Amino acid sequence: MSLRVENLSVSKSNRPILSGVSFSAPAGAVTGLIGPNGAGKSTLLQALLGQATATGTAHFGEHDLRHMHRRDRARLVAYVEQSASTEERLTVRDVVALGRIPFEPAWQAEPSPVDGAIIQAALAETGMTAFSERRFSTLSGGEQQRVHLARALAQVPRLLLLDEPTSHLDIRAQLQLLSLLRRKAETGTTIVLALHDLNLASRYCDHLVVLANGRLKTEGPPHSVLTPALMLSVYGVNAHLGDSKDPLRPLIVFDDAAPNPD
Ligand SMILES: Nc1ncnc2c1ncn2[C@@H]1O[C@H](COP(=O)(O)OP(=O)(O)OP(=O)(O)O)[C@@H](O)[C@H]1O
Repeated sequence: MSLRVENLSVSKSNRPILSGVSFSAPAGAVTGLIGPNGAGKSTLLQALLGQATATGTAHFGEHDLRHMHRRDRARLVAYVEQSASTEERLTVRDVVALGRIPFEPAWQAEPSPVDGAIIQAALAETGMTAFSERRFSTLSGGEQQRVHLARALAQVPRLLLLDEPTSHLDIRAQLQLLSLLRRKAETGTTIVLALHDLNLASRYCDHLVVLANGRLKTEGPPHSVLTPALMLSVYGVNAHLGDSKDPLRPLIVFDDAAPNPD
């Protein structure tokens, strides 16, 4: 199923943060949400889940995401926050098991064998099996980020939203995570992630949505979006295209920051 956002606006503290944002995220594809700090990427992801006071619509297939019952939405959509807090004493396996709660009957104390297998698979896919019995609070930032992804995968979502999921990861872990997301998309999961690294966005995303100052600047495939002109107008950076093996996935070479306008 595809995600269709129409005319989404959010204000916080009487200040417009998002203004009339409309875009689509194609089904079974990886959509990258890019834009400078403060552009509104996190706010947009939160608004899709009804967490911010917003106007406008967000439909995933026929589902009205912003007005669904929480439990129904959690059976369809998983969200990996930028910095999620978790109960200090939980083990890694316990945290991942939280992803199964929307599917459990109220009387179930322990995960069922099916849930157990899903939790095990999510730990394995994120390379966290060896950490299963560790307390979550003793993990490094990058390890914690992988556990949060495992928890989201344990929800077996049709739509997976991630807010800068690679921010604490070393380069190998970043490439592994983005490859994993590509594989998930190929099996039908629709993925939307906020990302700062534009060359990783070029390499791993099928579709890009560019936000600037709370507005949609443009959307489209990497080769039509990631141009030197966009780098200058959105990021204020001079750039040129490097030698990319795939013309549909450009390589951006950054030259320098353009001077601030007076
Ligand atoms: N409660 C609030 N009151 C006023 N402004 C807010 C509030 N919360 C967020 N903002 C502002 O909203 C804007 C968008 O924030 P948001 O976190 O969505 O941006 P972002 O694109 O995710 O940024 P980053 O890349 O730095 O994570 C920022 O300018 C931020 O300062």
